[in-house]
Amino acid sequence: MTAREEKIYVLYGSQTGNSEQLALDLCSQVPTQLGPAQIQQITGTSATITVIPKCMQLDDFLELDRAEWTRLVVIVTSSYGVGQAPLGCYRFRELCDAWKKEGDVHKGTLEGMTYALCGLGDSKYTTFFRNPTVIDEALHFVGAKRVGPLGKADASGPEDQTAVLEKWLHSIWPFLAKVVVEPPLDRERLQQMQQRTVDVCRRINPDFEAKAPSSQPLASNVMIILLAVLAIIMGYYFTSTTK
Ligand SMILES: Cc1cc2nc3c(=O)[nH]c(=O)nc-3n(C[C@H](O)[C@H](O)[C@H](O)COP(=O)(O)O)c2cc1C
Repeated sequence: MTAREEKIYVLYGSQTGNSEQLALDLCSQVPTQLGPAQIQQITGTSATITVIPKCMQLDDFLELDRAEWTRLVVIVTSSYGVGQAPLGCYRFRELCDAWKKEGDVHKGTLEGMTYALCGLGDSKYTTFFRNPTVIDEALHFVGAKRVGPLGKADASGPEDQTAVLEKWLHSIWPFLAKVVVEPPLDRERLQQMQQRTVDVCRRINPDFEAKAPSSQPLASNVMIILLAVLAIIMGYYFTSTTK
């Protein structure tokens, strides 16, 4: 029987907190809804797979340079303004617009990636559901595969928006379970996807700065060594002057 961990990103863009709340709820329910036992029950696998979710804004995810991407992401986002992106989704939306506008050159960029998507909106607006629609179309265009139903939570719909979100959340677990039991994706392939994506972000956004978390431990290690050397020098200085 094999045991392994599967990291997934749960990414959101949210102006007033509704999408963010769903993303947080999803993450907090992973241990009980997508734990090793549930995955075994849903899929019949004998493997012990522990899913580790990480919740963050869509734009922060793009800026995570050299952090390992995952082959499965869950996206929750609303529309704001006039069919525009909400907070935390601006860069991601620009990226999706560029993928669609520039066309064939981007085909296959995210081949091998799987996503689940829940969108929020309000049908009072003529631009109802615009942002989630653009994201869904763009991801499909660059080769990512959506699993599960496209969540569509309408603030002015016949059903309460929160109830729609809960239903979507309840429905998504088997789809996620089926993805995590598939053989893990090649690490090199994930790095390729990330590189091609970040390259586009840099080109369309001159101020785009991919953060480099892998360099932070190095920087802090250097700082610790410098402080230690300084402490030794000062210790030596004080002991020699007090003699
Ligand atoms: C100023 C404003 C503009 C909005 N624009 C749109 C829109 O263009 N299309 C749409 O479907 N919903 C629109 N909405 C509705 C929001 O998407 C909806 O309230 C959603 O639940 C907000 O989720 P969030 O808190 O995650 O941003 C708008 C809401 C506000 C207050």
